[in-house]
Amino acid sequence: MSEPMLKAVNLQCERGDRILFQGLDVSIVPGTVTRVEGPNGAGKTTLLRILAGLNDSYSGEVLWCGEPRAWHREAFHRNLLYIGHRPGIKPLLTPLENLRSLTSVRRPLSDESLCQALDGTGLHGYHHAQCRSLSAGQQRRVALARLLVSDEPLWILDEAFTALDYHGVAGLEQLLSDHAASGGAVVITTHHDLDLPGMHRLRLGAGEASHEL
Ligand SMILES: Nc1ncnc2c1ncn2[C@@H]1O[C@H](COP(=O)(O)OP(=O)(O)OP(=O)(O)O)[C@@H](O)[C@H]1O
Repeated sequence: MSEPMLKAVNLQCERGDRILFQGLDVSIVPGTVTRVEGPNGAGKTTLLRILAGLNDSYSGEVLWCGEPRAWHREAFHRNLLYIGHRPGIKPLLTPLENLRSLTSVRRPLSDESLCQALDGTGLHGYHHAQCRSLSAGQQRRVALARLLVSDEPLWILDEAFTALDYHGVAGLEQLLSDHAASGGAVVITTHHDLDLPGMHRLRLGAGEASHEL
């Protein structure tokens, strides 16, 4: 098996007077999809943000390619695509403008490539519409178009399936599988019933699930 690209050792995180997790070890290996599972409030988003280097309210060690991530912060962020649970789309911009602005900091791409990515997420005919006029699922697709132009090996995706229809779900599942098959790694949370062949599972808050609503 390959060496982990991202590893967390003995992670602990508290929120208020509640320990979300402790003694948690995470190993993210190339070629894998890891689903972080748990009930609402278990700490999935918190863990993903810690793994993505966006939250430093934790104790424990995070390693990138076997060395402390703090030594390689720039390389780590260059190799990471993080998409949070909100689509992060600017409502007054079009899908093309949003995708251009989301990708240009790292790697300017031609409009032709960006339009192909939007088409690949089913947004053909919507490239120039203001995003505020798009549905929730279409806005999610704008955010997910980043995956189609990504050259980052590590994807950390929080609730990426939210608002997607049947075909959107199938398309995203295929993208995740293809990314892993080509040597990338995915860490994902979802309340959708994701069950890819060989998928790793990491359960948080076991036994704390509340089914009351
Ligand atoms: N910035 C914060 N300050 C204080 N507490 C927080 C903060 N962010 C999250 N929490 C708390 O941490 C706990 C875990 O939140 P988190 O968003 O990680 O859960 P989750 O497993 O992703 O939940 P969900 O399935 O509902 O998205 C919650 O009880 C939440 O109230």
